[in-house]
Amino acid sequence: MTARIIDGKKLAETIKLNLADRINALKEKDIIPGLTVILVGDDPASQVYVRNKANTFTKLGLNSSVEQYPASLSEEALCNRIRELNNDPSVHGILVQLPLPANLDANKVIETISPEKDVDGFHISNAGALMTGRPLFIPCTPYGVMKMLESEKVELRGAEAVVIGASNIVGKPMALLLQKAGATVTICNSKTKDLAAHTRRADVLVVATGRAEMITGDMIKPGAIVIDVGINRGSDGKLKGDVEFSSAKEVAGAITPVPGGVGPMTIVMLLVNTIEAAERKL
Ligand SMILES: Nc1nc(=O)c2c([nH]1)NC[C@@H]1CN(c3ccc(C(=O)N[C@@H](CCC(=O)O)C(=O)O)cc3)C=[N+]21
Repeated sequence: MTARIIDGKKLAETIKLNLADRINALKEKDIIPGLTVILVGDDPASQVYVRNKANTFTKLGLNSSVEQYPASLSEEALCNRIRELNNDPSVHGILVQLPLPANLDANKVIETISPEKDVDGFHISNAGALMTGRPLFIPCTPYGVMKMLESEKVELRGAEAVVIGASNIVGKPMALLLQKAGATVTICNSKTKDLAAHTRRADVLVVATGRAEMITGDMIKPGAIVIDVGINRGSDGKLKGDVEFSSAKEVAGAITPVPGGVGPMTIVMLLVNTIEAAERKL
């Protein structure tokens, strides 16, 4: 049997349609949700994501501006610009594209963003709020994954969930959300001994390692839900997930593709968070 494909692109479109009422209600009060994206340096992959985000926002009638700075920008100048945006009432969300050039302290930069405008949910105060069960903004990628699991009606209570990757932006918040939904969660990392022993127990497997096709079908429990957060661009320019799709789809019960899986969901949850930020100002 071959796995059901979880179509993130389609689900993202459905969620966008359902946001129209909220956007219109804001417009009636003369509020247009606005996001400012800051891009430092000229990483071409980052430029593609930034452009995708901006297009999605403008298509829905939201404001989106992209500020691009050279890699030589000082931390001081960047933080001063963020402070100006913190004080600009037309800006509801501020996103600083990561990774930043090595000379900039990403933690310091993110902590300069007002938590009320931190639509990525990366600020230390928002990370703490999520951890203690009072989230202000849920990080977009794990938030999007939860929406996918919801749309698939995956029973998380009592499920064995395994998250591979323990980053602050995906793995850790993902584990918290799964745990809150009632799953028993294991977080694996690059030092985990016998990774396959863990993955084979997973009813829900979320892979966020940044290592192309490292999870193969033989590591998956038959019928498991497999969520592939990886976006690795091969030398041929093609996108690959962290999961080897061809072998995994023969074993899994349902699986997200790359592209067309988690990526489009991440962008739509950024929309959701920005709209929410604007609604809170009402
Ligand atoms: N502060 C910050 N917040 C982020 O959310 C953030 C970031 N920095 N840095 C980079 C990563 C990466 N990321 C993606 C979002 C959507 C797609 C996406 O839509 N991908 C499409 C394909 C796009 C393509 O073809 O290149 C897909 O998977 O179908 C990919 C990657 C957000 N990130």
